[in-house]
Amino acid sequence: MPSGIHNRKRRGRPCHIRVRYLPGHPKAHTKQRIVRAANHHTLPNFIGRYFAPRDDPDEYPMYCASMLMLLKPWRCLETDLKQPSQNWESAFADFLSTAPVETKKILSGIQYFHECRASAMRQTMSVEMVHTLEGMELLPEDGVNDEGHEGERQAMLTEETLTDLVASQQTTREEWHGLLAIEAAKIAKIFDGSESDLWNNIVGSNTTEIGTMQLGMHSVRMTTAENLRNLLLWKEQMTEDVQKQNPAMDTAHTTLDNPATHGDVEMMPSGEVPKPNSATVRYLGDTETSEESLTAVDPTSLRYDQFRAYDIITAHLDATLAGQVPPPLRMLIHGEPGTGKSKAIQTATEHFIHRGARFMLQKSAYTGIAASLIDGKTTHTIAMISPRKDQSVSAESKGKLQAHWKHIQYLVIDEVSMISKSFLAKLSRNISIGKMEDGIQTSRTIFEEFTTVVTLKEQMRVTDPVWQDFLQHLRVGQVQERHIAMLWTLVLTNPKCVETDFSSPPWNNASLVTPRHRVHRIWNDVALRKHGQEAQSIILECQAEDTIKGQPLTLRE
Ligand SMILES: Nc1ncnc2c1ncn2[C@@H]1O[C@H](COP(=O)(O)OP(=O)(O)OP(=O)(O)O)[C@@H](O)[C@H]1O
Repeated sequence: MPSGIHNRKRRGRPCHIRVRYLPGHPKAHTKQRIVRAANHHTLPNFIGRYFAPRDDPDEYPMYCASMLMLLKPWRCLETDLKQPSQNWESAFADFLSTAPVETKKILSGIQYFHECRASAMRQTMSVEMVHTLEGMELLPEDGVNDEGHEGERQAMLTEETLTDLVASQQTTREEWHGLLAIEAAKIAKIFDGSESDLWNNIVGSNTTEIGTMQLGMHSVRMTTAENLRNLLLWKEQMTEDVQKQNPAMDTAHTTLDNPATHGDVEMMPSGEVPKPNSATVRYLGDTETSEESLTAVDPTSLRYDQFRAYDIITAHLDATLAGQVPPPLRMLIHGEPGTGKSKAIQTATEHFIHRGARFMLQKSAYTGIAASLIDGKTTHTIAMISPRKDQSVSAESKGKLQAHWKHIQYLVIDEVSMISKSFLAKLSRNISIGKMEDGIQTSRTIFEEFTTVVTLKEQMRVTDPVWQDFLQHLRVGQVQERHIAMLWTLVLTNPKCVETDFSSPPWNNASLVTPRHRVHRIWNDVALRKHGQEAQSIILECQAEDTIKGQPLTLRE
């Protein structure tokens, strides 16, 4: 309650009302608060991101918590904003039911930003669409001369307009990033510039060349019988691999529950048996790329902390398999890069295999590369999360999720730091649907359940002490000036860059890590030609053909 109001008469503007702090406050005897005059306006300046939108169901709990914190008077964050029994949504609904009009106006003002932004985005998108469509050639329907039929003109989609449309979606800026990366690579002598002429130089050693035709910088030659045979084999193997990768999600291939198929022996039609002397199919991934999965080690070779993590997981599995019902294992394995987290996962997987329980384990990571390192699948695939804004799960997807998750009891997510809180909530929601569990948890609840934490400390990959020092500081957000200076010496375009011979090991096998799709595509293209040049191999380029439910896409799709 206000106290200590000053009523002394003074010249000039009347003094603002002053209020003492409550007794017990550390400043109670030395300071006072000034009550602002009725017409005083304070413009709050919020640091950080703007408030969450109120119409996004995934963000709504965050919106309610933020609005309560902003508008409801509180002294103690933990107790004053909501009752322990309430969630943020119901606490906010209670608050709103008695909130004055002024408060509701503030709430509308905050939401106004999101409405303006959504409207601006809609407008930009439709302007871009109009431009793209305007850029398309207008063709008369059925090729009939359209004189006098202006009203019947319509934009016809052709392969060319589609290619133009795709090209128009590439921003020049992204293209520049890619080209500059190649230029930087040429300065560093990673590429010598001859890669673009590669196809002009190759002379097939074991092919019967029928004809060669120059087309720009690439030479095109007629295919040989062997090329064709290889191509068909690759196609076959890729189809097989795709099916092998996705059997569980494809209910047509899920036979676990069909007793009729148990123990069936299927005879292969003799024509389908691969000929022993046919051309071999070898993926680069077998030996030459970083996407090869990590191998397990003998558990006795695990480092002390790795073994602790391994022991916790395997003991839990053993208890489950013994028919006990141990509490769910919510576990985090922390550790700076290179401390062997993935290796521990792979070694624990071996135990699942050894116990005949591999089908109970799902391994996953946010990106395909990270997932392939542990023989897992992407988090989007295992939870059937599409990039669409519409987050509803169709009945068909529910069925597939339930078929997929039916026997899985353990989920391992590698590189979990890539997963945002909102994505984790979506993951949790869809997996709950798959496991047919009620009560969808929100992100915070999920985080709070992870009470078993093992931190790996021994560095297994990085031996360079300077880099190790940098990684340790980076991980806890304490990068120093000396680290920045060190990083600058690694920038290829910096004249003071430490000279590196990229033509000899280990640097001739170094991978480029880039967050930009365009850089990675252009780089891969040039690197592939360099590889072909060195290996004296022909590069066959096959365009992927997308399908929807097994059917080829129509032009409009
Ligand atoms: N116990 C071990 N014995 C032998 N090699 C190991 C062992 N543990 C890890 N390694 C090796 O150390 C390297 C780093 O291991 P790993 O990829 O598992 O680390 P990580 O902590 O998952 O790294 P990141 O966070 O970058 O993914 C790998 O080459 C792995 O084979």
